[in-house]
Amino acid sequence: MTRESESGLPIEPVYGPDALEGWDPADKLGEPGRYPFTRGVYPSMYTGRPWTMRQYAGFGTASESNARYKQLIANGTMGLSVAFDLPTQMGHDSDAPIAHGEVGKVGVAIDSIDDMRVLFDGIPLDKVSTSMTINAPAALLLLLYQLVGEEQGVPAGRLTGTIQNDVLKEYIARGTYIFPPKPSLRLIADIFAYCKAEIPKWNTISISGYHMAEAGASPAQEIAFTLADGIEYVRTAVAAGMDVDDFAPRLSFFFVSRTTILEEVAKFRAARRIWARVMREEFGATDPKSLMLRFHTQTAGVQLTAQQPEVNLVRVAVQGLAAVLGGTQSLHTNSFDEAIALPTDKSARLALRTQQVLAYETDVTATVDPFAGSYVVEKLTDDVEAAAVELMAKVEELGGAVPAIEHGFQKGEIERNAYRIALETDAGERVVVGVNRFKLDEEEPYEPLRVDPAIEAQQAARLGALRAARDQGAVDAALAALQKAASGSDNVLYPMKDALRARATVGEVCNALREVWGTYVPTDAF
Ligand SMILES: CC(C)(COP(=O)(O)OP(=O)(O)OC[C@H]1O[C@@H](n2cnc3c(N)ncnc32)[C@H](O)[C@@H]1OP(=O)(O)O)[C@@H](O)C(=O)NCCC(=O)NCCSC(=O)CCC(=O)O
Repeated sequence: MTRESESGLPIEPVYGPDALEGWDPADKLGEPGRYPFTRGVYPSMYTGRPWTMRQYAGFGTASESNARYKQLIANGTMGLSVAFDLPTQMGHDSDAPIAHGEVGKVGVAIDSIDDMRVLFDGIPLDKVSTSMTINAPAALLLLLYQLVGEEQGVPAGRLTGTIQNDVLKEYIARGTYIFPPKPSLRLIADIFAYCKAEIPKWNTISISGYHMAEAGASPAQEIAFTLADGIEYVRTAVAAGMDVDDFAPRLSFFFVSRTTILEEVAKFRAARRIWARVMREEFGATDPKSLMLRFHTQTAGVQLTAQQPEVNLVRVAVQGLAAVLGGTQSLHTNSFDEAIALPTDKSARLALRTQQVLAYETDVTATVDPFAGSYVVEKLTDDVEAAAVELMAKVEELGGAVPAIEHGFQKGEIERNAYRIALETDAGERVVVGVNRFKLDEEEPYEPLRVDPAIEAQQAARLGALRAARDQGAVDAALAALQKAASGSDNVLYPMKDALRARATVGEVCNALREVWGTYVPTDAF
């Protein structure tokens, strides 16, 4: 019986040479590390260097998160990945009324340079690469990172890392936007230009399909809408006067990895091929680095279950394997208890150990792109590519990613797919082990990690002390200079850095920009 893949594509019970009739490996695959990069972005891939094991973490105060990072480093993590709490992600201080109840919950609370200094205390910023999942206020957190680097004596040229900085997918699936699309895109172009001049090794954006997938997007939708967002960013920067090869080498991507290994591997390979073609043919990029789709992967949080949570260890191992077989550059493996709460020390360690087993106990790192030439994976790669290209054409018909967002197109498509998955799960057609099949009569008790609610008051006290001790006149002048740049066309990052150095808070800087740029109110509703 022919099965349907997650993107609704056929998967035949048996494949043979006829599946690849007319298929030319020179055209479809090329060499690893060469156009169209189907086989991976580096010639040697993991035979030269394993992927970066980068575990997303952060909760409570800066000092608690700093302790967790040190533990992860001691356990063998290769890069840091900072989770910020919702007030920080929305550009509010911990003592703002709207922040109440959320301080330190889903990530670390960062209000000012004082917190950022504590977050990286004892972590040499020239030795570690750091990803920060921050979008609307991405410029602020990047500048705070640079300022802490300066305090540590690390020149900006040696800083390596990534800011997520992908506001378009916030409108589509994740929700932590602040400003309307136009100023948001202008801010992103300012960041590209600033990084080119000041922090050249920084990955300026992580164009993300992960959150769309978590919201219900199929693999084809995930890559189509993500690449369409990528195209919008490239157009914005080119329109702002940048040469494509000046910023494209520092664009990066972020996808999910599901338990459906075959289609996921096909998806990663298809995404690389589409991006290389678009960059070369549509934008005329010539630097090979501009054509390379480098990506981070996180295992699918939405596939974790609160029931029989240890089963998630198995799911995560399968999902992590799919990411590696698909050639990811960097990987986060979820902890088994994340459907219940933030991971404990032990579950976070087990998640990292899962990657270490994949990297050092299996043989999948011994050869590049092990699925190349597989009838089914090559056929699926072509099919996912075709499905994604078709969806990208629909986005173009609507005028590109931003007008499509304003039409509610991507969100609507994703929600329809999410609904289909929910119906199939409820009907038992889609098996979820421990949830609709193979259930226990009684679940075993589990004691999750809990964030101390007293953190909110502690952060408020720190903010009070900061405001009392700083030179308010300097802060006001710096914020006024920032507003002036925001109303004109000067790069806002330079006055923003002065404000943050003068100990303006994340909330104050974002409020100053809100006054100039306004805030985004979505036009569509579910
Ligand atoms: C580009 C990536 C994807 C990966 O960067 P990395 O530094 O880890 O890896 P890399 O660039 O591939 O490799 C590092 C260096 O080694 C080199 N290198 C690597 N492999 C090589 C090989 N085989 N041969 C030769 N050189 C090689 C590279 O060229 C590079 O050097 P050069 O630089 O000198 O070339 C970056 O953007 C990244 O780390 N992203 C992580 C994003 C993230 O963690 N997000 C979490 C989101 S969590 C979330 O959003 C979900 C929940 C929520 O909603 O909040």
